[in-house]
Amino acid sequence: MSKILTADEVKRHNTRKSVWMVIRNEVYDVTAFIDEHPGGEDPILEAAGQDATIAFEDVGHSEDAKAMLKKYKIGTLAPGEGCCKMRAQIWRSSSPYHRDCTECNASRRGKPCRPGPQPAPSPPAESGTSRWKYAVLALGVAILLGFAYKKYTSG
Ligand code: HEM
Repeated sequence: MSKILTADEVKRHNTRKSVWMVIRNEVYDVTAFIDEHPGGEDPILEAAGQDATIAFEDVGHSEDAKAMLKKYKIGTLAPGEGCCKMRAQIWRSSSPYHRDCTECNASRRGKPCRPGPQPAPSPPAESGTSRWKYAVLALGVAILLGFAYKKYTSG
């Protein structure tokens, strides 16, 4: 079954014992493919635990090679875990695979991939119970003030 995975989980699988890689936001476990790769084991081991999108596409893999990916797919990166967290490399403006990155500011093309400004987290919506708490507190204060005023005016 396909899982939603984080960049940190992928990065941990970076040795011959277990090789995961990301290609276009999909995560592949290619451990069993190390010895079968027609391009040799080196390119696979070099991409272990990393985003191999550019490496994979730059080689000009055949349609057959692309179809093989299905067999090794184990999951998809969670939203926000792709571009900025996986790709430490420099963006290539000529690469079509980074053009649709929604996590980086497009103007950063050609510069190291870094997260763009994040929207400020919205405060948690006030729950009904906490509104009641304030109302009861205000009522208590009003009653106390009332008593204090009465005592003060009655001498
Ligand atoms: C799961 C991932 C991968 C699969 C399924 C895969 C599959 C294949 C296949 C089937 C070929 C034979 C040629 C072809 O049909 O295109 C091949 C060749 C090759 N692959 Fe991969 N590959 C993968 C990942 C990578 C990565 C990450 C690199 C990194 C650079 C790489 C580099 C190469 C190279 C250099 C060749 C030899 C190309 C040639 O002799 O012309 N592969 N691969």
